Amino acid sequence: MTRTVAEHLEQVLGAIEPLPPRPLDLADAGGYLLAADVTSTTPIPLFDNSAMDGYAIRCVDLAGASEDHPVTLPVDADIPAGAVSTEPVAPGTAARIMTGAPMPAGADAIVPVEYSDGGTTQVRLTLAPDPGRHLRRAGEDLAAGDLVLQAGTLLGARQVAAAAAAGHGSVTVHPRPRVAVISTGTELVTPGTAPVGGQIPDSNSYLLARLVTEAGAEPVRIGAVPDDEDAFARVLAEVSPDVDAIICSGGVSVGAYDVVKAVLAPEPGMWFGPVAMQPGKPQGFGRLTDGTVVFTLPGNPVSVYVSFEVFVAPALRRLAGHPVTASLPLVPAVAAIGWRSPAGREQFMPVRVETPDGGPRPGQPAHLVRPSSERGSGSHLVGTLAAADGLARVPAEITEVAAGDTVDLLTGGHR
Ligand SMILES: Nc1nc2c(c(=O)[nH]1)N[C@H]1C(S)=C(S)[C@@H](COP(=O)(O)OP(=O)(O)OC[C@H]3O[C@@H](n4cnc5c(N)ncnc54)[C@H](O)[C@@H]3O)O[C@H]1N2
Ligand code: MOO
Repeated sequence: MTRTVAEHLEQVLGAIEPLPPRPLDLADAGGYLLAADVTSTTPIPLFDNSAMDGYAIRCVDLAGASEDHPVTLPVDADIPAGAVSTEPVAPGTAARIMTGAPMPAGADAIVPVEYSDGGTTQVRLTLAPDPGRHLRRAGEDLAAGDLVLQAGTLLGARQVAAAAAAGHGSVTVHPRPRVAVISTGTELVTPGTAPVGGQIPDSNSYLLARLVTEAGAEPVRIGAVPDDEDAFARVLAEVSPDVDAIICSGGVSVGAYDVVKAVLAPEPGMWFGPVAMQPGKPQGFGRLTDGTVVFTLPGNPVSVYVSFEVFVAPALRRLAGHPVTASLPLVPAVAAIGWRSPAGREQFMPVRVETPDGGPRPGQPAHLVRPSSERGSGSHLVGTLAAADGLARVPAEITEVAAGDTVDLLTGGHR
């Protein structure tokens, strides 16, 4: 039975659960999605400390001090960062202190070294600070127990720094899905080697591996497997224990050598059938008995790209713990020229995205789209696919898009 795009996407997303969260060393956590709230184990700063290199003093001892009326105090202690003064600063004395060093008891302000003669046994001070001056108070950034990072936060440099300061050596993250990419086709050769006869370069495994990376998952590019059922079955059995998902291209239509369908159709967890879209009509999706998620995409390269953006990217993002809805993130755009679309199939036209001359007009979509190939949405047009910035979606019931019509633009799937 033919599915609509919306029906297939719903089936795919309905079958996907986020991977179980796991702890990860903070040093490796950048780029991961946080799976559990992070709260501070301590106040930040941990203790009252000096914001300046200078002298910890009692303000009453420096009342009225200035350039013209310096006050000289004995220096009874020296407190570098990392050290703790055991003796309180006694009335009428100063302690030399460095930035970040714990504030000694008794003192209530810091005089920066610039307002002194830099003395180490006694010091001449030319400033009368207010109490609390140049002090960084314990907990003034965050209190112990405060929320530092919320579950769902993407961990970047600032976030891992905050988790570290809050006392965490590891955080709980959603693992990145490991995704095997398998091209099938006896005609395929490694790019860069000279094709002979009916051979062509395998572009799909490169396309898919990069799309997997761009979707935030880890690709395991297996490369091309010939149209041989035993060979394909062997590769599947080898890779499936090691990955969360497998994406195959090719071998799913009605040809005599469609090995992917031949091997996987008997699997109870797999579905194969047409989806009313162009490109990308023959689709397969499901799970192997060991739970590995499998996408079998049609072999034509533009079909692979479209299928990935429409079905696989949202699924990988859900596996990776992102909140994903079953509606594609489409924005309105204006068609720069007209084109045709097949009856009864939702079309995904690779397009270049342009800005209208003179900039966007008020109330009008900000983007102008133009098919990236003069040959339109042909599923074999992998060369001109490089010029595309996104996909223009045309509903199944529309057969003709005219210049100036509004279409839906999909840029980068769910990313
Ligand atoms: N009689 C019919 N023939 C076809 C139908 C149909 O309904 N009836 N559907 C067509 C559509 S639509 C598509 S899409 C393709 C899908 O076919 P397969 O998934 O079986 O893919 P293949 O036949 O293996 O390959 C199709 C095409 O793509 C090239 N290809 C395959 N893999 C790669 C790769 N890794 N890198 C670059 N190019 C690749 C392959 O050489 C073929 O040209 O079926 C139509 N036929
Ligand atoms: O559905 Mo196929 O992907 O149109 O060429």
